[in-house]
Amino acid sequence: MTLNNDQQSIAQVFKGTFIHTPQFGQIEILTNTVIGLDHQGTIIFLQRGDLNIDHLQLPTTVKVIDLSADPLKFFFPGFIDTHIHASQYPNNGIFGNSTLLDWLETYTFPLESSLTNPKKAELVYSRCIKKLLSNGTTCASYYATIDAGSSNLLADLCLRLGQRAFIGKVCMDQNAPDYHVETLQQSQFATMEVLEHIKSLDSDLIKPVLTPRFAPACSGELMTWLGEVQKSEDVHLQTHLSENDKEIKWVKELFPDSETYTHVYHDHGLLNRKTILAHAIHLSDSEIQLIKDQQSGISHCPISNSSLTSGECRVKQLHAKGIDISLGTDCSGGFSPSILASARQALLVSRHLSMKSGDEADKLTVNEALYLGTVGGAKVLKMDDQLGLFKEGYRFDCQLIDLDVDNIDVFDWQFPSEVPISENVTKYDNLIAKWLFNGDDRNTIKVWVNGREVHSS
Ligand SMILES: O=c1[nH]c(=O)c2nc[nH]c2[nH]1
Ligand SMILES: [Zn+2]
Repeated sequence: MTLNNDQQSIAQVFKGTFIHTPQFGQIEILTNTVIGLDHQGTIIFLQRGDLNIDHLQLPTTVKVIDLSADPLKFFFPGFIDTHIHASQYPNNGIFGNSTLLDWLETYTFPLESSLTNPKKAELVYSRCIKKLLSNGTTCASYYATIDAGSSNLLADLCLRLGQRAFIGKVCMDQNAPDYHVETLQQSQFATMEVLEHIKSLDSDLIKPVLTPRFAPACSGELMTWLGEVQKSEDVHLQTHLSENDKEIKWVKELFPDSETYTHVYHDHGLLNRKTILAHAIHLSDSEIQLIKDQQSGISHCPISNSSLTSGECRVKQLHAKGIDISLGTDCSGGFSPSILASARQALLVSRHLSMKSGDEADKLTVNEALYLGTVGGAKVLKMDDQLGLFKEGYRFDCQLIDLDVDNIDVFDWQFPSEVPISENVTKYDNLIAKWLFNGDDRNTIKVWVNGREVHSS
């Protein structure tokens, strides 16, 4: 192989096994593969087969990582967390027996409001971002707080630490405690301040996401205004939807003119292809159809949904309807910052759903759960032409997984080979399953975003 003109701008080369999920349910294992990146971290070539890198005659300035001799290491796309509250990170694991509405009052609002203190916000956000990176999350859609200063700080820290991020200043102008609420004008002013700040960063890593917290905490005027801003600025928008029975009843009382909870958002101009809806558990058929028609995406947050006893999202049914669906950790409704742990919990929640419904089709497979955490996230963020796969033209957002770590025992007969064990179960499939069910951040030994190394252990 000789290098063409494009390939001469090559900055880094990676060789080894690359694993990704091009389709829902399908995993592709690219052994003995070489990937080259340009200086911006874009994949400019991907070559399969037993390629001797020496034949490429690369300039000595090119950084080469060759792991092809190591059977228990593989590259996997960085995880995408489509729903996380950075401001709630210190409360991971602290939720007692609460459910959504009392959890917000007891645990969540006091912590979020305390982050107007910039020192505390910097401590919390930097720990949160580093923890996500060390768990292989290269892109996250964050909720910060209602405070513009704290939201801008989160954007600055993501940029500094190298994480791809959507930054949401939380908007809430009603039904919130006096110490943690905005007027409509304050919410509008602070939202514009954050949009301007993120524009001024001029980085393709950091994007804004408008963030009406959820319908009960937002006036109709605020939601309508946010819908107009979303259209004029062409930015993403995120919110919570249909998480808990009491919440749904409350929304009916507050917005009697709307047909359903989902219609409340639609009636205020908030549903479109750049909208990310967290939870979406208790949806009627007409709500599912509306989300599909508007091409909005869903963030499934299985750890949060189990912890706060909210319910079981019907992931397979939503996917079968053609709705884009992804995974969110929802810290701290969810106690874990790991998308790997969320994928595992998604699998278990789907089994509980199947036990109730008697329908085997409700069960998620390992490959499907990993798709949700990578390509699914890219689709929900409408970045699936850049993220989630190893492909020419895609960003190199990647994690290096090592299964030769104490937390997972791999026996010698389980070492990879491409010989099929049965028709469709290979040794790699079993290793991936072992990783999903037993793995954690100890197995994530390096992480890159846009080709920049952002974590190493
Ligand atoms: O999981 C959740 N976390 C929150 O912070 C929140 N606010 C409203 N609804 C919510 N759900
Ligand atoms: Zn949430």
